[in-house]
Amino acid sequence: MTRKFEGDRILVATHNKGKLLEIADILAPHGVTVVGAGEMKLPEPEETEDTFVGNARIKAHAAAKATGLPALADDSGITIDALNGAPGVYTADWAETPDGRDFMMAMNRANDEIKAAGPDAPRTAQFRCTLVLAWPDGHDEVFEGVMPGSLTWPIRGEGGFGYDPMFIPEGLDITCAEMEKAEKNKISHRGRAVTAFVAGCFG
Ligand SMILES: O=P(O)(O)OP(=O)(O)OP(=O)(O)OC[C@H]1O[C@@H](n2cnc3c(O)ncnc32)[C@H](O)[C@@H]1O
Ligand SMILES: [Mg+2]
Repeated sequence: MTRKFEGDRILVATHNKGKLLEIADILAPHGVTVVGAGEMKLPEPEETEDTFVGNARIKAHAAAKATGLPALADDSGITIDALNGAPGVYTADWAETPDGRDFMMAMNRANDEIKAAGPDAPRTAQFRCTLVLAWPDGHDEVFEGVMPGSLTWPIRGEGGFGYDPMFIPEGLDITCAEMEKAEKNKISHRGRAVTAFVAGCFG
C-alpha cells in the first residue's frame, strides 16, 4: 500500500464531533486514526467563502499552517431543490442561536420553506461533502461526495447528527438518524468523499 503520510494518524480540522466520529470509523479499517481540531486546541476559523471547497480550504490550510502537519477538513451541508440549493454552505448557520446550535429549529425552517414554495414543490435534496487535504507547503487536494435523497416530516430517529432525522437517502425508507452508523457511512456524502481520499492517499 502506498502511504503519503508519516505514521498512521491524520489531523482532521473539524470541531464537529459527529463528522469526526464518522471519518474515524471510515478510516479505521485502513489502519488510520484521527486527531481532531479540538484535541489539538486549534481555533475555529471563520468560514467566509460561498462555496464548500472555499470553506474547506480555509479550515484545512489554517490547521496545516498552525501545526506543520497535513490537515484534512470537511465542509458539508444540504442543498434543497425547492429552495434553489439553500441552505448549501449556510447549512450550519440555519441552526445558529445565541446559545449554540439548534438543529430542531433548522429542520423546522427547511420544512417550512419547502411548504411555502408551494404544494407541488419537490422534497428532494442532497447532502454534499467536500474534503480538502492541505499540506504545510501550501498545496492541497480536493475530494467530494454527494448523497441524494428527500426530506421527510415529521423527523424520525435518534442517531446521527445535524439534519439526519429529516433526510431519507434515495431508495430507502428510513432517515439517516434511523440507520446504523456503518450503514450511513457506506452510502453517505462523507463516506463517498472519504473513500475517494483513501483511494488517493492510501490506495
Ligand atoms: O466546520 P466544522 O468545524 O467542520 O464543523 P461544522 O459543524 O461547522 O460543519 P460545516 O461548517 O461544514 O457545516 C455543515 C453543516 O451541515 C450539517 N451536516 C453535514 N453533514 C451532515 C450529515 O452527515 N448529517 C447531518 N447533517 C450534516 C452539519 O450539521 C452542519 O450544520
Ligand atoms: Mg463550520
